[in-house]
Amino acid sequence: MALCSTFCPRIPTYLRAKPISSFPSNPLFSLSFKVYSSQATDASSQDKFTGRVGFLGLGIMGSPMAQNLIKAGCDVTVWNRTKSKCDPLISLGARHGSSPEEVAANCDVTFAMLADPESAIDVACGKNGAVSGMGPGKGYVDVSTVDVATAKLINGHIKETGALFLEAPVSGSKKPAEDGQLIFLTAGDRALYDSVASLLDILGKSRFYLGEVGNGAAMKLVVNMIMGSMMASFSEGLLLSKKVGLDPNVLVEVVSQGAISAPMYSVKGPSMVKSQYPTAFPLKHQQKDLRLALGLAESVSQSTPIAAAANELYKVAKSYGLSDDDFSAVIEALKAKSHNTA
Ligand SMILES: NC(=O)C1=CN([C@@H]2O[C@H](COP(=O)(O)OP(=O)(O)OC[C@H]3O[C@@H](n4cnc5c(N)ncnc54)[C@H](OP(=O)(O)O)[C@@H]3O)[C@@H](O)[C@H]2O)C=CC1
Ligand SMILES: O=CCCC(=O)O
Repeated sequence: MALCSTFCPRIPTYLRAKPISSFPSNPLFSLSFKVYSSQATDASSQDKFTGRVGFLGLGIMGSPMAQNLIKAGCDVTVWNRTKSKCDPLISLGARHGSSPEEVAANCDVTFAMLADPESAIDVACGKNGAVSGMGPGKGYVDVSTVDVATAKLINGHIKETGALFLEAPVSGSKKPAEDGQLIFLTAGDRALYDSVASLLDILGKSRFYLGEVGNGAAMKLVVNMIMGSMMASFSEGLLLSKKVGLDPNVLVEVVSQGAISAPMYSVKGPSMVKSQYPTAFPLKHQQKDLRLALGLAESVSQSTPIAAAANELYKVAKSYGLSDDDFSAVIEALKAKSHNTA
């Protein structure tokens, strides 16, 4: 069994709670597991996770995340629908599983980073899905961005096997994934959260434990709803500034120095001015998140007219064939004239 050699002591000692119990009988968790009595979001990652780690879904996010686990010395087994995406990770030392079921059966904890609710459900609960390989003493950590109902459905299937479940969608994009700087929005089995804390700290810079399953998905959707609206509004500003004779590059600079400054504007603004959209966060996923956020809002009768308008823009951008471009390509939906005449 490999040992994860990276320990990130990011939690000050005074914030660490005293353990009150340990994981039932599974030796793989016996070294690394603590349950905390408080609702504090931080658990110690001092105890390294020493079990085998599965990783399902090697897209823009999953590949660098799996890579960071391998580089940290973890014993990682990967699976991806398109097998060729496994090859670079196998070269780095990963094992390959022929199905999600096989990965889950051979690993102690399995992470999943899938595109959307449909693929997350299929990979977990479908034929040869991860659920078939789960059982007592194992854990499933779904880091995909899905809706509350999907998180609860997968949780239910995993729990029926006797395994533990944690939803852990992430804030942060391709570069933070590469740099191990993601923000985890977790909810579900606290025991699993605590046992994988050292893994989350390899992959991310912070983690929030939000309680019952569904809260992670809800938090993630609210964050991405805000982000999608911000990007749509920024796009309008860039185009308006240009039309009234201003230099949009100067607008980016002005925005970066004021109260509405955001890394997103500074990072993506200059490329947007040049009509370039190198993909970090695919536009199709941003539109999916807005759609799911609108569903969340509807479920509690919360009015979200700005997000609804933004969602329409992303739908237009998708209809222009921009699904796989970065979500900043939403600006193209506001350049309707050139597209209508194409
Ligand atoms: N990119 C980003 O900045 C961020 C993305 N996210 C979220 O993370 C998740 C993954 O995003 P990202 O890596 O960018 O997406 P990608 O589109 O790059 O990767 C999607 C992954 O899902 C797999 N997949 C899609 N459909 C199916 C299916 N039906 N069955 C099995 N596997 C499937 C793909 O497999 P294959 O390779 O075979 O197509 C691929 O591994 C999404 O939920 C996204 O919203 C969260 C934070 C940031
Ligand atoms: O879901 C994608 C989030 C992208 C980001 O947080 O930068």
